[in-house]
Amino acid sequence: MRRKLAAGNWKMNGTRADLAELEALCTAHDGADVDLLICPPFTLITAAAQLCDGHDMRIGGQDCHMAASGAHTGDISAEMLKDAGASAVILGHSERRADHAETSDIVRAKARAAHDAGLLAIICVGESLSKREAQNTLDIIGGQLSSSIPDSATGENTVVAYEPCWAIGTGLTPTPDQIGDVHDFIRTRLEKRFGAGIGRSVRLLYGGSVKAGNAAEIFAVSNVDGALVGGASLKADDFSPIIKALEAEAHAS
Ligand SMILES: O=C(CO)COP(=O)(O)O
Repeated sequence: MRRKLAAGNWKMNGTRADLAELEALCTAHDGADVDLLICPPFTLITAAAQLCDGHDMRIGGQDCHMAASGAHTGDISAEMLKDAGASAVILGHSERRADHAETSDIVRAKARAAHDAGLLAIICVGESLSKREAQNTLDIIGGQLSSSIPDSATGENTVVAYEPCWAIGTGLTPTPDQIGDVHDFIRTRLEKRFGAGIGRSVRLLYGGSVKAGNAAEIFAVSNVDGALVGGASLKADDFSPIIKALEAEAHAS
């Protein structure tokens, strides 16, 4: 049975004052029924990890370098994330693929570095609107899965997040059937490549305009093991109902 995961991606948002939101989440949720993760910007990781000490709330980064150390100005390694108190890292987010020209090969190398450092790698895949309209969604996702996930993946060290680019921050979401089709496809691909044991144990998150109003419907879809939430993870009052919807789904299933 895969444990469900509610993950928040704060993106380039948040200063120390916003840690009050994290504190409120820690108070409201004990993590008994679902895993909880917030990925704040690098600058807040140490303080966030200290704040969450003693709570079932994990802290993650939003990117890491593929090398353990070296002359890479402005970059952060997986080891550094771990040292700062992170236990997970988001990799290959479509904003990084677009803004920093990250290819799936680069994402795979970063995921390997994350595994080597003992971090949970949350590997993102997703199609653009034009690819969906051209009915190329599964081709795109299939290619991204093969190239972005390293051979070192297991259910313990890897999560795959399906985030259609056109649903991110737009208020648009795929239908439950569309989400189910992609999640079932990802599950099948993972089982083929890694075998049933690992293939069935990797958790699959949906991401893209998840909010309180649509969370329950999305969480009921087959092979959706939780969500990677952007905008609605910034405020405890917005994220808490999403976590509650996931807790309810965990009880029901
Ligand atoms: O990109 C996302 C999470 O990584 C989704 O962002 P939104 O929830 O703001 O659409």
